[in-house]
Amino acid sequence: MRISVIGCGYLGAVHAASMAHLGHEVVGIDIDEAKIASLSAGRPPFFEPGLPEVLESATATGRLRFTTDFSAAADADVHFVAVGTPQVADGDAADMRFVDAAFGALVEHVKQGDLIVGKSTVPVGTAARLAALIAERQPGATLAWNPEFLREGFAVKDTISPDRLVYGVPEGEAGERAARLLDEVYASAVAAGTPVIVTDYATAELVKVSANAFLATKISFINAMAEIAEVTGADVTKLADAIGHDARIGRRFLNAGVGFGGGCLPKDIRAFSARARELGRGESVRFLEEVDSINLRRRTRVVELVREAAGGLAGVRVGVLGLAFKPHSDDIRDSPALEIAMRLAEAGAIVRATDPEAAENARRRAPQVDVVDSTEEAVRDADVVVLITEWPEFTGLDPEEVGRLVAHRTVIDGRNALDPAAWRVAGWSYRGLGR
Ligand SMILES: NC(=O)C1=CN([C@@H]2O[C@H](COP(=O)(O)OP(=O)(O)OC[C@H]3O[C@@H](n4cnc5c(N)ncnc54)[C@H](O)[C@@H]3O)[C@@H](O)[C@H]2O)C=CC1
Ligand SMILES: O=C(O)[C@H]1O[C@H](OP(=O)(O)OP(=O)(O)OC[C@H]2O[C@@H](n3ccc(=O)[nH]c3=O)[C@H](O)[C@@H]2O)[C@H](O)[C@@H](O)[C@@H]1O
Repeated sequence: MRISVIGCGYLGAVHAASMAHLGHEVVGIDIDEAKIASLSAGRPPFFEPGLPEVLESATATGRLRFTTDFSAAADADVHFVAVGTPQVADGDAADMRFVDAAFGALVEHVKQGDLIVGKSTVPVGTAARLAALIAERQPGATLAWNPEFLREGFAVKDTISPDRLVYGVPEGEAGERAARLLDEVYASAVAAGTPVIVTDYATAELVKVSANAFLATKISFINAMAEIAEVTGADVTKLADAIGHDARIGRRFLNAGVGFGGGCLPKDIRAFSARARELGRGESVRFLEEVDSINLRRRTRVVELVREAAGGLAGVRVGVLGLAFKPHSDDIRDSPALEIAMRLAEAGAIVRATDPEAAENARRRAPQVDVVDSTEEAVRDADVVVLITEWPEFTGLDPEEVGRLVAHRTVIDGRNALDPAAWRVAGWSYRGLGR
């Protein structure tokens, strides 16, 4: 099929390359010239495992190209919109300027019979509003909403082999045709038996935000238990193992630590709350405000643990391991690690931080943090070592070797990812979160 993908960020670039990999003819369109130049040269503008390979192989087939010229969309029949929906600067809501601009520009180039597919995570009601715009400007085109559930770090795999597909479509003939076209786009996943849920716009939009709200709630639930464990001497990781054996609960997403960050979970629960308030249903999701507070308190807790361990922060040397919001990503959007590093530096600590992939992004965003290129440099002469992003490079460190580099053997494990016994045997004072 001939596909256009509008917005080539973490979601769109992976979607465009993966669709071309699956045999479609794809043009990726973005307003960011540097990003398009990089993608056109076969270089991913961000770190994502597996993306360089699909980008290279798909580009070599001639089926994948990138441009800033929206008129290139005219050659495609199915158009995915994957632009950003960040939090507005002065509130909780999603900033819809990028979606509105992208739809406004795209609709000029779509023709009779085309299918426009929203992928961005949007407040419920957006698709109905945009469908009205399309009906006015190009009545022969149809809108579908097809939310995306990929995880950064596994984005290519999740795109090629999703665990479910959700199509929000209009009623009647147009909706049936839209679902058939999407089945063709995702033919390999459909043939592999991937569950397909065909529904209305509002349900499709809500599936996406409620999935992220549930995941965020699960993480904050275990972090709330960590807070109780901290005052009772209980061990939250053992607790998570024990409740996780109940298949109704499950162990996944019960890792207590500094909590969730990234370009999605935090802003999505806030945007959901804002939209629920607009709909007069604020109380239905008021618990998400608590989920957010629990999550943010964990960042403060790590700063306090460093202060306690070192007897203050001014002049204390802190080696911070990790800057990305999670391992296998260079994404520092709302990263707990970067925020903690910045707060420690602002409180007068001498912070040296490192990350295998996010160092460059962190340097640009937080010049007040001394971002270094190796673990050795980060921990050398440190009074306290803080692990915040559980990259294998960090969790696999030998406590004896690291111990020879630091000034004091004090470690704070912000992800409960180290083996406390091994570090204690090597003479470290070990503190986890909730254990
Ligand atoms: N990153 C992820 O793992 C996932 C993201 N999402 C959702 O997908 C959407 C995009 O997220 P990301 O890719 O992470 O954001 P991003 O910020 O990495 O990418 C957004 C891209 O859209 C481009 N853009 C902005 N305005 C444009 C316009 N008018 N025309 C063309 N391009 C334009 C930007 O230049 C940027 O390259 C968001 O709604 C997000 O919530 C959903 C699932 C997973
Ligand atoms: O809408 C999105 O953009 C995506 O958001 C999340 O994906 P992602 O943000 O890539 O990362 P996750 O693996 O979900 O982790 C999110 C955050 O939660 C934290 N986390 C995760 C699991 C856990 O047990 N504990 C925990 O603190 C991670 O460290 C990370 O900061 C969802 O998992 C995806 O399904 C969704 O598509």
